[in-house]
Amino acid sequence: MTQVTAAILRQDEKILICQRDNSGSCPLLWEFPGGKLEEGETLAECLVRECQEELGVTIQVGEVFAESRHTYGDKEMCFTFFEGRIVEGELERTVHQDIRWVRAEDLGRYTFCPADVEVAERLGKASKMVRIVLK
Ligand SMILES: Nc1nc2c([nH]c(=O)n2[C@H]2C[C@H](O)[C@@H](COP(=O)(O)OP(=O)(O)OP(=O)(O)O)O2)c(=O)[nH]1
Repeated sequence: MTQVTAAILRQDEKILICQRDNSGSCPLLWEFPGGKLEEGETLAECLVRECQEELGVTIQVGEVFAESRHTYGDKEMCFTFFEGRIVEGELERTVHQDIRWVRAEDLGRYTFCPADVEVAERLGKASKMVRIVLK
């Protein structure tokens, strides 16, 4: 089974989302930065490497936010979403069509890869709950 890691990078109450390019799987859909696990690395190492490659930044990997499984075509994929934050570097767009910082409650405006839909919904709901509690 293919293992994929993805990062929920937060900054100033926003979350970084990335639009895949129009080739490969999930063309033009939005995702959280990350990618496929390579042999010999841990999930956290994979995520640090992918963020460096795709965004030119070093991240600190935090807690697991969610895990999910999804079958794309005939490939079963296992996703681990981690909390994270950028600790070094300036964001650059190298492989994505677009990258954006978005408020959690606005994630619903974007069409995510199927494996991310529930995670994006959960992030949106959590931000609304925080607002209700703070009122
Ligand atoms: N990085 C990332 N990939 C995701 C997310 N959600 C989701 O379904 N995916 C899928 C898209 C890809 O099929 C796979 C990640 O592959 P990748 O980003 O390392 O590599 P890739 O473009 O070469 O993938 P592929 O087209 O060969 O499948 O997981 C997500 O939030 N982040």
